[in-house]
Amino acid sequence: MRPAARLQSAIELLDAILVAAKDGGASADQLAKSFFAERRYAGSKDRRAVRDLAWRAIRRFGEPPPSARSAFIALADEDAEIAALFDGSDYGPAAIGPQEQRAQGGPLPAWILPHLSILVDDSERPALLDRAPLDIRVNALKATREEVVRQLPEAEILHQSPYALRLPAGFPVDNHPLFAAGLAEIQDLGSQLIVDACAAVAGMTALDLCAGAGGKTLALAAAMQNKGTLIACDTNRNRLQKLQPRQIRAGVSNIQTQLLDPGRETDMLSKYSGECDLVLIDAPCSGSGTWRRNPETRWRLNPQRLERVCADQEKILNIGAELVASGGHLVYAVCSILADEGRGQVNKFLDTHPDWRAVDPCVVAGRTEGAGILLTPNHDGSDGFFFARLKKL
Ligand SMILES: C[S@@+](CC[C@H](N)C(=O)[O-])C[C@H]1O[C@@H](n2cnc3c(N)ncnc32)[C@H](O)[C@@H]1O
Repeated sequence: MRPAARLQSAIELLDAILVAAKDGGASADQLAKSFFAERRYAGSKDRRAVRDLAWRAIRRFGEPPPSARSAFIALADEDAEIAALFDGSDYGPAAIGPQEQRAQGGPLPAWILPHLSILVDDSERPALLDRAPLDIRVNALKATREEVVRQLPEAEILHQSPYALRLPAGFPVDNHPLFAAGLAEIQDLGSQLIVDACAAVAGMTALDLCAGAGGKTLALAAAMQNKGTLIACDTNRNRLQKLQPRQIRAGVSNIQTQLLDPGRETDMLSKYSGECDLVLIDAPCSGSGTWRRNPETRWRLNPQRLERVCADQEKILNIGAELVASGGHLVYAVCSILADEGRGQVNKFLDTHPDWRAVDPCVVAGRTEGAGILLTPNHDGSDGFFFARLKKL
């Protein structure tokens, strides 16, 4: 494909991404996959170029542009190489007209700025949309970090967390024997630090209330050396089902899964009420801490959705708190850099629950934010997370 044709394809792909973001359709990654599946003539270099162009436009505009063409025309104003591709040639985009609309605004949605944590100042913002590295967690049930490093010499040891390694971006982990054999899992440093804050130990009763596909559950099982009771719950059947093959591969044997009906969580978990030494709540959230991985999710977020997500978090936090035994702990986490979902949520909980205290999560990363810790891509090299370790007195 000629460069102008690649730009025209990127415009078409971005239009599909815009429609899906508006209608709650497929993710940008999924759309890119089906887009290229329908265009077999595009070679691997073409695909990479088209995708890079589309993602450049997604990263550039925090709010959905009026159209893909308006986004690329605005980019053309900033970059002569892109401007030159609007040449009106066959398969390329039409030349830019004198009055054509330009997308406006910066890389972060304007409405979200007052919601950002106070620690996320101007200097922090570019890293929110940088390319994310590839972090892995060594599965302590099957290997030591040193053994894995011997097999992956390109891995960098991340000293903030005991099993964390960083691989060069794009490192081919799919089908790599280490991963197929369950010696390591892909997991961002921030997620590993949240599990460290849980301070899970062998023999305890722990419950992962929002387990999803079990990324953190598996890390908890390893910290518990496969001993004790570990309950993985979620309201999403598809996600929870993915845990089964993962735990077999990881050699984990102490996880029980429980699918929850939304609205009936407390009833369904009544047998664990006041019984758990540890409850982890990796709550559903805006995902603003993972914009660098999924930048188009900025276009799916709006003030009403943020409000709904915060209401869910408050509800789930109260459900989880009921399950903790006296003297036990709850770790609340969100992959978000918004104060409403992190500091604000925990402050509200502590104000209304006098029998709870925030305690030091004892991790060597992040910065104190209210009663918890904030991790950011710029400061910590991880995804953005807020987490707090709370103790029931
Ligand atoms: C941030 S994700 C969890 C990610 C997972 N812990 C991991 O490490 O991969 C949040 C999860 O909360 C689940 N969820 C939403 N509402 C819930 C509820 N009321 N009770 C339990 N889980 C819920 C969602 O289905 C989603 O899987």
